[in-house]
Amino acid sequence: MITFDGVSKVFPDGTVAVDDLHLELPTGKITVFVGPSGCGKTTSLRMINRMVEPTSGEILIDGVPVTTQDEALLRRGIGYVIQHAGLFPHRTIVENIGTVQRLTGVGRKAARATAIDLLRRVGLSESLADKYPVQLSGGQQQRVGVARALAADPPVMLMDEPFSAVDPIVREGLQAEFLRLQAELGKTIAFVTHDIDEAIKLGDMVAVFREGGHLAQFGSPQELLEKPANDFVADFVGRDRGFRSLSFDSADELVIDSVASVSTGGEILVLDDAGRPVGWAGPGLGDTSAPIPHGGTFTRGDSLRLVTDLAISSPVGIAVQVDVDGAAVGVIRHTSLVRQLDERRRRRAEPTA
Ligand SMILES: Nc1ncnc2c1ncn2[C@@H]1O[C@H](COP(=O)(O)OP(=O)(O)OP(=O)(O)O)[C@@H](O)[C@H]1O
Repeated sequence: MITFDGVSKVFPDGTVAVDDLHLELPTGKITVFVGPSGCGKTTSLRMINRMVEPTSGEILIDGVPVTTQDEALLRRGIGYVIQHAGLFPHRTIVENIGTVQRLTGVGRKAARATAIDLLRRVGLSESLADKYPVQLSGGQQQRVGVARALAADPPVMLMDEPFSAVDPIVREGLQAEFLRLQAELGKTIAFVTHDIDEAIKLGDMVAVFREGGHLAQFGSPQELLEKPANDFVADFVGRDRGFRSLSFDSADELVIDSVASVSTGGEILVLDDAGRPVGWAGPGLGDTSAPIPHGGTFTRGDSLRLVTDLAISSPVGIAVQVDVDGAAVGVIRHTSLVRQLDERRRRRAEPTA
């Protein structure tokens, strides 16, 4: 666990970058620092590995104040990934990845073997091993940056806007890869971004900062969406937060109707020989010879957000549930869904005994 115990940073010119920060970053989880530009995210991150020293307060890693540790040793135990990857241009990819290992006395061969294994883990081909950074795309360089930070197998990683310099499609790939890797490695990660969607997607916990280095809220992504602590957070998490919060709950609790029940509304769910939905037909759907595509189905474990989206975008307002083989097993009308979401909201609002 990384603890910020009343940490403040005032720069010599009087700028208060971080103001009395109290925060606990859980071990093995991703904690995202998010907020508008200049609110102290990077300064907070850099105080963990002592690139910036606090003016007051203390940062502890597993109960040990970072100030009691040798700076160089401390940094070797903390992976650091920055925007634009920051690779050494005159070193090859394997040399870049092996930098810290070589510093700690690991031999060239062993460092190379680790580097090649890490290349694969971050989704890159071994054929890039002996190339130079300039020969790689921005997204590939970011992956190498992540591999380099992981090479010494540090328990803690600091990541400062690592994916913000690449285009949105590449970023999505990097985020997915990062989550997959973290599920495997379970590092304690502090991750800075100014993008609230990235924070909600990647964070187990999210610290929302506001101007003047104040902490506006610390909570899970779902808490931020469902219960923003104040107008600043509500505004910052943005619109659709009610809808977005549905992605954190599974639809398994919903009461689903039988497939046969759809015909009571006049629609027909057309199935193929294996019972898989093909589309919709019925009097209200125009004079088409072919069924209208259903636009997607859901299955056990899918989110309330997906089911809601399917129901409201369906040509007949009905979301179809399928089993693992794709055969239709039930349906839910958007009217029933709205009623059930309302009941859920009431249940949640009730004080717990
Ligand atoms: N070395 C410094 N000297 C003086 N002021 C600084 C220094 N470094 C940062 N600051 C100021 O401290 C405040 C917080 O900066 P910081 O970089 O931590 O913010 P940030 O939230 O990470 O911003 P961004 O998202 O733009 O990177 C800003 O007002 C910044 O101008």
